[in-house]
Amino acid sequence: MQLNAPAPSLLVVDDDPLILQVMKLCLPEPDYRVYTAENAADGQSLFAKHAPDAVLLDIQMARQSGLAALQEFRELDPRVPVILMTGHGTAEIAISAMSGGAFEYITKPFEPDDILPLIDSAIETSRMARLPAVLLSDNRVTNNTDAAGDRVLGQCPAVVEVFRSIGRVASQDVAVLVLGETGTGKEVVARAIYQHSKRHDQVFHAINCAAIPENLLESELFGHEKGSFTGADQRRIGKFETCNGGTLFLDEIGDMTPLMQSKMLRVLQEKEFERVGSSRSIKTDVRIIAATNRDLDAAMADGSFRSDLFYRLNEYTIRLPALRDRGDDVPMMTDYFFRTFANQLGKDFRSIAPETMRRLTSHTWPGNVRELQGVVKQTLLKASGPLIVPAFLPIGLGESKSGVDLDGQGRQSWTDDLSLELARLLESGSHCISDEMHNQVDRVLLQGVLKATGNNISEAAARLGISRPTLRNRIRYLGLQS
Ligand SMILES: Nc1ncnc2c1ncn2[C@@H]1O[C@H](COP(=O)(O)OP(=O)(O)OP(=O)(O)O)[C@@H](O)[C@H]1O
Repeated sequence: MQLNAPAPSLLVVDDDPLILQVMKLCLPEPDYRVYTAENAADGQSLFAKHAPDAVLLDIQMARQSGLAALQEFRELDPRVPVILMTGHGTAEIAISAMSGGAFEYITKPFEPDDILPLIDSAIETSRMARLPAVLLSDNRVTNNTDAAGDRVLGQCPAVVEVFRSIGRVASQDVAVLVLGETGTGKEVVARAIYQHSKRHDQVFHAINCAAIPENLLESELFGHEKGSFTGADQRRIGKFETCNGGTLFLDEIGDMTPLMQSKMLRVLQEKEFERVGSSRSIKTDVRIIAATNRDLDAAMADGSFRSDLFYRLNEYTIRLPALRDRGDDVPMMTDYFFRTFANQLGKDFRSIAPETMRRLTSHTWPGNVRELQGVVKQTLLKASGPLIVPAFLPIGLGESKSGVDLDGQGRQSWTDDLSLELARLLESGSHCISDEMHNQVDRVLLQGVLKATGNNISEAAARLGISRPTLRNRIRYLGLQS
């Protein structure tokens, strides 16, 4: 969620006025801004003037070749994704142009439903590369809510250490692994690393490895040759080729299948790969930033994640603390989000009542910063005055448990607590509910048994019925003191 971003913008360059008109209709204001040009020279002036998020470019125009125009756009700013439009006869040219840095190509005629997801993905990619992720660890954060870019806030020692790590590692051309629960800011950290790196003026692409089935992910990353499998009716250039010289952010790397893990290992080791259906090796120079909310120690212990790949990805690790472990950052961020969203929503906001803040700080935030942002928005929408009182909060948030169902003997059923937690996770939009719930249960379980056994790892492992290495891994992963 980008807090202060203007409407996404697209530059369309085509000598067919009908296409320009259709794109304006498909991407209406105020949700989008569409600039149109009937030739490459006008396109370049608009590009320089408006710095659009993405470009849609016809490669066969009467007065100038779209390929020459592609080259000129890439020289002006290689971070801006360019989607090529091509006729059937020229598809091969467009495909070749992808290894020269085009983002995607589409064959005319196309339906709006075919092109709109492509445009949104290009805009998203462009914003990740260009919208600054500004690291702020001092009080300026609460005063300045309207500067462009994402403010990445944090004053607690663990987050300040994350900021230092970003500073240390950004300019070194090493692979970075970013670990943390869902919503802790892994993507913003990846963007900050890229933006402070030597490759900041080169391509940045992001892929969510969990969102794409294995065979599509393989094509997406490595490309394929025409006819290499049913449905492969054109050659495809993968991200390891289009991102050459740039940075690739692989989100949810912990969800990669064994086949994809072995292919990733090879490209990281050898810096070369083959397109699916080809035996020709292609050299590539891509910096990898990977992220996951999975417990990779446990995944390696149970054999579902390759340890050799882990060590390749993990030339440097950044662990993001859960929001509930960030102490006074919670009230500071809450205040910042209230000010920012109130501005955006045109709501009158003056202050947060002490009981409201108490509830917010006692909540465990399984969805972390993303959940906090959601709660603040919901609260503002419900608020009927400038003072934020507890009644405006989502039902049940941070309330003391004494009001909830008791089991008739003065005790609340622990499964009720689990159900409440589950409801919150569902509401937070989390996509790793199982991990989140297990982590929370493990925290209670491990801390309790360690306390009862005087922190004796062998005895605690025996009582829990798990091996010592597994217990040590879990303690480390959950950040518990043993
Ligand atoms: N320290 C921070 N200060 C301000 N905003 C933050 C901070 N960390 C994260 N955010 C915001 O929280 C939201 C979630 O962050 P992000 O998408 O980076 O999390 P994530 O860990 O990648 O989540 P997931 O695991 O679900 O992909 C974004 O809107 C981001 O801008």
